[in-house]
Amino acid sequence: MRSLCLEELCVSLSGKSILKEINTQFTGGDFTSILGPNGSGKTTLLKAIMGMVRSQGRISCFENTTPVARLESSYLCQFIHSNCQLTVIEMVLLGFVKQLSWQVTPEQESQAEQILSEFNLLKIATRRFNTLSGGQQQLVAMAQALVSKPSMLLLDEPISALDIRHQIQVLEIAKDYTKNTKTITITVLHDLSLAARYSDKFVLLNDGHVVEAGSPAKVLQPELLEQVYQVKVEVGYCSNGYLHITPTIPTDINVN
Ligand SMILES: Nc1ncnc2c1ncn2[C@@H]1O[C@H](COP(=O)(O)OP(=O)(O)OP(=O)(O)O)[C@@H](O)[C@H]1O
Repeated sequence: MRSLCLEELCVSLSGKSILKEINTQFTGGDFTSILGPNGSGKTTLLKAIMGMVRSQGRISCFENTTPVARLESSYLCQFIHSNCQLTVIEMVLLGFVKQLSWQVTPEQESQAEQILSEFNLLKIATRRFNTLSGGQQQLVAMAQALVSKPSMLLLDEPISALDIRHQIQVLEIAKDYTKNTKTITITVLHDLSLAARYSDKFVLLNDGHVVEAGSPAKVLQPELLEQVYQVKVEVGYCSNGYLHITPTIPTDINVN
């Protein structure tokens, strides 16, 4: 079993405290969603785990109970729009960047084709990335994140540009991958209902603090959500058993 442990994690940017004493743990095989309002520190948390921003406190990785320097990880950033001239298959091969030498091996090429096929993207494999729609670019970025079979997968709003069918496709693929490979998957999502359907665990942030962590049912309490998001919500179950969260119109939103 692999795990990632954050202890007293703090991040300051431009002299401002952004993450404040985060203590939490992520376990291999669990699909965890980081939730919280805009500006609460979700992206900063993923970047701190990736070592892309300087942090204080402790970030420790374990394989079984043995501490390891780091886990092989993939990071899908929030904004993937790019004017990149590479083709779709070349973009996916970039997911092997840490293992590439002067050439791409037949095995890497075949793995790239396989992941493109899983996302139904083989038919556009030779298209230039900068000619794709926003949603197609997001699917290609997702294929790039998975192609190297990482043991830690960090996804920052991976479905923000996708229609409902593709949202489900991406979350199904990510969840299956997490379960089958015992990967640590940490995803930032704004859609609380979809997050509840796919997540084993939630970490709810507000103003750089963890305000609650645990199962979706534990975190999705109307009073807690109202306190954090400043909007009343109804939490219920659909006829198919999925939790769903419906916000009401806040009285302080002036649409005139
Ligand atoms: N480089 C930076 N310098 C200064 N402040 C920053 C920097 N990057 C982010 N911040 C601030 O840190 C806070 C947290 O930002 P972050 O991007 O982590 O939020 P988020 O929860 O991911 O938000 P969103 O849901 O809007 O994507 C925000 O107030 C943001 O303005």
